[in-house]
Amino acid sequence: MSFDVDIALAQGRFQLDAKFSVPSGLTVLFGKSGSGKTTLINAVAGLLMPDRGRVRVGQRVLFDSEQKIALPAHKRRLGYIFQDARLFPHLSVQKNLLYGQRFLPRSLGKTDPEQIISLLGLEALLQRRPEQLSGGEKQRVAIGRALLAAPELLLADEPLTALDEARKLEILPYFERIRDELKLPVLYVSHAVTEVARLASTVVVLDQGRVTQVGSASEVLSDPQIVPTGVRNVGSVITAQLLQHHVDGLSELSCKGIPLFVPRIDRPIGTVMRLRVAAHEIILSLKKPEGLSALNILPGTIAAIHSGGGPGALVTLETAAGALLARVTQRSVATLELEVGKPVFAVMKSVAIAPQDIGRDHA
Ligand SMILES: Nc1ncnc2c1ncn2[C@@H]1O[C@H](COP(=O)(O)OP(=O)(O)OP(=O)(O)O)[C@@H](O)[C@H]1O
Repeated sequence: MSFDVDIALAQGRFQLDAKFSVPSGLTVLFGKSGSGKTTLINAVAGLLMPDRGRVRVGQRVLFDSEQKIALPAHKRRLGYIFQDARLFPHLSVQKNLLYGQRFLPRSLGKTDPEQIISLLGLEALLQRRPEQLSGGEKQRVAIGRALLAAPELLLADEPLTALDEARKLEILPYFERIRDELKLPVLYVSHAVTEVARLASTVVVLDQGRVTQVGSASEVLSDPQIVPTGVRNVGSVITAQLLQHHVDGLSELSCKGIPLFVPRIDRPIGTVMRLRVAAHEIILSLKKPEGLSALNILPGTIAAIHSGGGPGALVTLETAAGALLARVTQRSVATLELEVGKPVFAVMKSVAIAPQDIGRDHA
């Protein structure tokens, strides 16, 4: 089910003029603060009226200024997850979950509560009140409530922002499950590279109210011109299959035949994982290093070198595992005589990939 947006909307001095068309899956709206992400998602939700344009989910037109169609928010069949869970404090988890189903017309098929409760691991929480839940648990209930309203599109506006790092890590796998197990398009607002790397089927980059790029997580996160949070967050996104768990606490992955060792990943053997490798975590070597503590050494060929205004350079390597990015100094580029076509080895410590940057790839 494709999702098409083409809207213009003025808000004070801010002008949103955004157009994109994305396939089904989880689309991350990515951009820095003030780029217009919330304005756009609110226009899709029907909370703000665009000056002109069109919003379509599959064959359903939610808004079309020419045809004079503007469905009210409650008729758009959307689930909305906010930064804060916004649960009803006087209702149990179970009643909060079932709240949205009350308003569904009989003609619409209802989502099975058991399926959503199991998907989000809420079984043990059903009789509790919101005040008896952690922040992460509250947000899981909010996600469940949105899903149980039988939406045709799920909207999530920075749903992890209010949580600490540990709670974010707890919620991310549930969004992976929604992406992979429910055939439901999701529009997810974020300015965090980890969420883009872990979750995005497609990334739509917004800058000053305009769409500047539509692409995969790996395309967007590897381009320093695009990553809104700056060069420190530039990296590559690679996929690899879980091959083995070792007794010393490491998990072994295979990147198209190349072994990669990372701290233990609690997922079954055979799972296809996505990993974000930050460019500044990669060291380049002209010879295959020996006597080094780093466990991951990948041979590759230099495909591009980009130098910015500062002392750094970004080197793109073609490896059997896919494109890898290394951030080195221009001094190293000169000393090692790095140039396009030159074979090199990329060196990476096992612990260089943060646990939050390792997730399941599309099932
Ligand atoms: N009601 C309003 N009236 C005038 N200007 C507004 C209004 N609401 C938002 N804006 C402006 O519109 C621009 C986009 O805001 P928006 O909240 O959509 O950005 P955002 O990308 O979601 O940012 P953040 O990540 O900080 O939430 C900002 O410059 C903001 O100041």
